[in-house]
Amino acid sequence: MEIDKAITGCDDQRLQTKYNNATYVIQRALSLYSIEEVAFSFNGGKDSTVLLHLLRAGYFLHKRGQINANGDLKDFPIRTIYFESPCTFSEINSFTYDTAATYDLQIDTIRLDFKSGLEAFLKENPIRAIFLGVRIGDPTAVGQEQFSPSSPGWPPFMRVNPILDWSYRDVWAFLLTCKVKYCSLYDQGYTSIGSIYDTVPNSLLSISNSSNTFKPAYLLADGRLERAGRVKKLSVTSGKPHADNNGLTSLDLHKNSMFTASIIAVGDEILFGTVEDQLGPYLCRKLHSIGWSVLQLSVVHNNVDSVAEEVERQKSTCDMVFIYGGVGPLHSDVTLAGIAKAFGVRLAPDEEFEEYLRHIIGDQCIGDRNEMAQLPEGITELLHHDKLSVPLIMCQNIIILNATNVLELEKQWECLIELTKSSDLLTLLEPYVSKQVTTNLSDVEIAQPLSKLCLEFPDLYIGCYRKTRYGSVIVSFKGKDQARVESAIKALHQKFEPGAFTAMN
Ligand SMILES: Cc1cc2nc3c(=O)[nH]c(=O)nc-3n(C[C@H](O)[C@H](O)[C@H](O)COP(=O)(O)O)c2cc1C
Ligand SMILES: Nc1ncnc2c1ncn2[C@@H]1O[C@H](COP(=O)(O)OP(=O)(O)OP(=O)(O)O)[C@@H](O)[C@H]1O
Ligand SMILES: [Mg+2]
Repeated sequence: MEIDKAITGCDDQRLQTKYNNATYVIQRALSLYSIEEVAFSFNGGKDSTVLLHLLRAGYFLHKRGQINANGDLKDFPIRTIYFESPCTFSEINSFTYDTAATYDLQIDTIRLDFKSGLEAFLKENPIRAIFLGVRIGDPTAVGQEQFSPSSPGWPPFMRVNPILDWSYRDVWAFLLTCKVKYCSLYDQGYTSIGSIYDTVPNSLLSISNSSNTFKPAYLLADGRLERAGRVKKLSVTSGKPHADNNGLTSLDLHKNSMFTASIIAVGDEILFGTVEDQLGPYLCRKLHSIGWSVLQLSVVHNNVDSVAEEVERQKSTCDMVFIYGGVGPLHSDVTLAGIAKAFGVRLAPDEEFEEYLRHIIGDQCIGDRNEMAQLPEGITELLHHDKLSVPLIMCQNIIILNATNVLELEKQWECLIELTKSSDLLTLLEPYVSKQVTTNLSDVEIAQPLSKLCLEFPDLYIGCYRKTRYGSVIVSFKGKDQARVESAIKALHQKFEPGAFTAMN
């Protein structure tokens, strides 16, 4: 069988391991379900093309011994379903049908949406499991395993994902090693293909001196950017609005916007009082300096559930959550596990991160797997910066900082800000204007006029604090508009005898 020969004969050990695992999953599925009970969801995309050939190989291995002497597998008895839509690229459509003809696929074309189409198809056919070319990193892969029952509300069947753990690089290594045909759009710079309305060639592959010539998809160096050719829907859900086409910068667009962050420190020692948290206050100052509001700074125990509960609460109320402490290989380093739990995903080895760690810790890790390289699956992005020996980890809107002191944090913060300039990671807002005045009047004397002042200036933050119980009171004013801050201070002066308040800064 040519696929099996190509892979077993190549010298790419990683690809061989991926191939062995995927064909193993396929063979297990073929042992669990009869051939009439399985279907292959094929759409002519690169991932489903990989899966087609893996299914051919897996079926061959499953049936080995019963095959004719030369080992050629003419038959591909797995029922194939294709959801055809008027929004499909014509190249994808013709590749799908040409491939079906080449490999004798029994193809059923469904012209309904996925859910209704599957409901109708499963009524007519005794299907119990469907093979899909879903990979970790696909938006729909979150929470899925190699065998995942269909979701509630969907007809019941098992989703079988043999290439769930394959990277972009693995997909291309397989297609090129096996020398199989793939859709021509991938040679024109398309790296992931959706509908004609939401897919363009990946600009990272554009050839610099030509506006519409692109390099082939297999040359994309960073597979995490394979969906960069998908047209983005404007959304601000993760605190990352996109710059618009008129060249407006984030700052122009978000001068008056409000972005909120929360900070979570993970550390039993802080809660025991053994160490004092200095990173939280530092982050508050830094976030404030870029015009963000910090809604909460909390400290939790080094315990998976404590981290998970806090992350779950904060991730939906804030634009960005910063978390530090509990990152590393020790028993108490549970931050990543807590984040994974909050998102309902598992921790899985991340090869790219492992490579960075290997540079730093060399072969010191015990066993064949570096536990520190296990990251929340499907939701993780690595934030690279030349000045950082290990990239920062971002899981959706959670940024994990591994700094252990203010100096290290300072460096990581600077890198985040530099990254922001090229990628809209954190939106830089108009900074806050802050003024403080002090008085020797008593709390009782100033309480009522100050309450009134707050009502008159609802757009400002007006707060009071004192450094000693009986000394002077400090009143602080914060806002984004200098003139408003000045007016509020003037209004305060007018409510009291001249000289009752003195400016501090
Ligand atoms: C065979 C098949 C089975 C699917 N099963 C599920 C499912 O169980 N749960 C679910 O939420 N989506 C399911 N989907 C839908 C996909 O997860 C996802 O919504 C779809 O691929 C996204 O396509 P879009 O980007 O064109 O919207 C299924 C899709 C196919 C083709
Ligand atoms: N229209 C469709 N018909 C049948 N199966 C589909 C369809 N769309 C998606 N699928 C299934 O979902 C899987 C994941 O789709 P996805 O678009 O991520 O991958 P792909 O199309 O194979 O490759 P690419 O990422 O390059 O578009 C496919 O491999 C296929 O199994
Ligand atoms: Mg696709």
